[in-house]
Amino acid sequence: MAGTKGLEGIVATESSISSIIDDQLTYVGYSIDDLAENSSFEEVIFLLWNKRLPKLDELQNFKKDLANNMELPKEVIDHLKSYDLNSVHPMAALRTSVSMLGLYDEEADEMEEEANRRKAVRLQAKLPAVVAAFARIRQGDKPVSPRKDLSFAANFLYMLNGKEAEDIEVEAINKALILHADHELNASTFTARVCVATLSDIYSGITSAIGALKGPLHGGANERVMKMLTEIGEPENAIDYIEQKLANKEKIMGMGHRVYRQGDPRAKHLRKMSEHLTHLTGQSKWYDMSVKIENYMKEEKGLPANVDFYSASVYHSLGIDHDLFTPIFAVSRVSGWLAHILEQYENNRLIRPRAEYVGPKKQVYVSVDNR
Ligand SMILES: CC(=O)SCCNC(=O)CCNC(=O)[C@H](O)C(C)(C)COP(=O)(O)OP(=O)(O)OC[C@H]1O[C@@H](n2cnc3c(N)ncnc32)[C@H](O)[C@@H]1OP(=O)(O)O
Ligand SMILES: O=C([O-])CC(=O)C(=O)O
Repeated sequence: MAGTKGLEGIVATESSISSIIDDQLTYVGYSIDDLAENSSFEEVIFLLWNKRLPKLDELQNFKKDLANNMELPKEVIDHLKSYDLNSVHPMAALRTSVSMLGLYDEEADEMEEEANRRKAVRLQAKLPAVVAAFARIRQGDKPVSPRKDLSFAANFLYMLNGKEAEDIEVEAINKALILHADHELNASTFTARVCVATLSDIYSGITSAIGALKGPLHGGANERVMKMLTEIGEPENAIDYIEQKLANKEKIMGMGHRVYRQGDPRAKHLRKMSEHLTHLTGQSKWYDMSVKIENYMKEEKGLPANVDFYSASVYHSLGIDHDLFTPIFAVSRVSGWLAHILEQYENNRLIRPRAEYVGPKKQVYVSVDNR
């Protein structure tokens, strides 16, 4: 029984949600490029959960359904207020809040498909509200209730900033949410599927997925990209900094990918957004620095930028706190996790691989007094 470290190349399930073939990403067969340019995040969620695009009335109803379910239980807000706000990372707050939301959902342990779909709407709707409420509470502001007339992306920015966002900001967040929505069997999605394949509930699945996304080798990389750019400071310092990191055998955040070899098809959209938004806000040095790093890593190491690389300068140019970057990833990716959880329940079998035992064998037990 030979092991494959990190399960590289192992096909662990069938799925008809998203695919990566020849470095191209599709959601239910629709190119990510078309969706990023033309769609809304709500339409993409509907697509992932129903495996078809909505008709106009279905989309309108779905949008309403999401907006109607964004309000948080008072207990969750009170709980957020009780944290040590200087030390708690918003991903930890989100993980705990999602678990807590399960306590206030009467259908939490209901396993019928319709109940799971209702919970999916509630979870999708409430994640942005948790992220925004946490961000506001820690800066001493009151959480802002969602508005029923705003799109998902606009509502998130409204709840975060306490005022209506500019169109260009809404467009940027809408596109970023679309680009992060699903990605085949990435680590957090696999985590969610493993969890619910025990027939555990949907809140447990999403809570565990948030834990997996938080790590720096996965979604947590976007916050670290901005930390790196900040340390570099100016574009002319970029190459020396990167060479030093590589000489110390440190990884460059936002670079490389387990599946993509030529490049991540989402990065070009984020690169374009970064160029546009950083120029518009007079912060083009973040874009210039990022391009230098990307080119160097591609030429010298054969490692292309991944989705986390340019999302950092995009969110920074929108004035978003750096530790909210990964929570925003979760606000998007919860749509994919939920799609995969629904698909897993539909045709479930416990996920339980084997480990190749490499430890000592045939040991003789000696009682504690004689060791
Ligand atoms: C949304 C997402 O999750 S996208 C990924 C976000 N994560 C990051 O950006 C973190 C930085 N990147 C990485 O750590 C990796 O590229 C991963 C985790 C994304 C993929 O990793 P794996 O497929 O497991 O590749 P692995 O880590 O084994 O690396 C293979 C080789 O490339 C090198 N390498 C891979 N990524 C990087 C990097 N970002 N910087 C420097 N070297 C790298 C490794 O050091 C290793 O070199 P070696 O063979 O000489 O030891
Ligand atoms: O697929 C992966 O391994 C990581 C990734 O890019 C994602 O989750 O979007």
